[in-house]
Amino acid sequence: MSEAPAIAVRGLTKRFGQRTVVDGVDLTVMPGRICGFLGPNGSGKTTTLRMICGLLIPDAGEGEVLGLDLATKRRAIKHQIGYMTQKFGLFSDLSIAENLEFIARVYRLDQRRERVAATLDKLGLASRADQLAGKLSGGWKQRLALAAAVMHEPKILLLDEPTAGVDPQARREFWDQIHALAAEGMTVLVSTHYMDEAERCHEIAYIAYGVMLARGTIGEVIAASGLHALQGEGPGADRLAAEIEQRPGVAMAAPFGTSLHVCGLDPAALQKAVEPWTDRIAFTPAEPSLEDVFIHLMRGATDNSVEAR
Ligand SMILES: Nc1ncnc2c1ncn2[C@@H]1O[C@H](COP(=O)(O)OP(=O)(O)OP(=O)(O)O)[C@@H](O)[C@H]1O
Repeated sequence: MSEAPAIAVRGLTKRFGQRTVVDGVDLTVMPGRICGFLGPNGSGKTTTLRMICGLLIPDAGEGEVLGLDLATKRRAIKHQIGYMTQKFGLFSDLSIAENLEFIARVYRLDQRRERVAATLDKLGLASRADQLAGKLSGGWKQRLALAAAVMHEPKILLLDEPTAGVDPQARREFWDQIHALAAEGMTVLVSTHYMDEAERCHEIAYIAYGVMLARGTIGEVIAASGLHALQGEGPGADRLAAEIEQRPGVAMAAPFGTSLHVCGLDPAALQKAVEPWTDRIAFTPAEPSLEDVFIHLMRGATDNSVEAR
């Protein structure tokens, strides 16, 4: 028998007033996979995460989380999920260890002392156990928040922009920990705006203004976009973006350092669009980036942030 998905939701919909902020979202994540959840600000990522973990009741849609019915088993689902919110929600005037002890009590965990010690060790926090949470740098705060989210050994971890404002080294360490947790079987759904983080996910889902526009591995999402790209090198190539973007057949153009990156759906039209500059700029085929695809999808989506009438 094939393995059941950890998360399988269909047609998930949430309305606030007249606005549909999540509109018929389907999402399946298999156990032990890391799924990146991307999309412009206000597109419904947090709202979707909150529906999946049972904190928010969908207006429509259905699904199973860890095989439990989302409509009737919200309490049981909540207990098996770790949720790290965007805001640091721990006590600044308690130490790292005290914060974890508090969480252990809230979850009524057994063998609290052992669990706190094991969590401190596992997430590399032991050397700072007595430090006040409020005095930690952004990276250490995130590490503590992650420890608090996984101490009850959830099967699914939902992370809402976990590394916003954290430096690259701390982000890398954070992602190494996420991969270690996934390797042990934890399923991770993580919202992010960072392309390098998207690239560290096994698969990605892209939502714009409530509508799921792309899903799959990075290769699948790029291939499904139908985009083609050219890289232009030569004097002043990086200054041509605005002009080239106006040409027919060009979906977008952007400077990448001293070179120019141009994308479009039709390779022949793209080649024709850059022809006026080929005497001084050498254009060669390039791989469209994930960022190209997301910007292209976002431009084609309808912004629903204005209240419907
Ligand atoms: N409780 C609420 N009442 C009314 N509107 C809400 C509520 N919660 C969220 N919204 C609106 O729903 C939309 C989607 O918000 P959500 O936080 O899910 O987006 P997001 O994709 O997580 O955004 P970001 O990337 O900025 O975190 C936004 O326009 C937001 O203002």
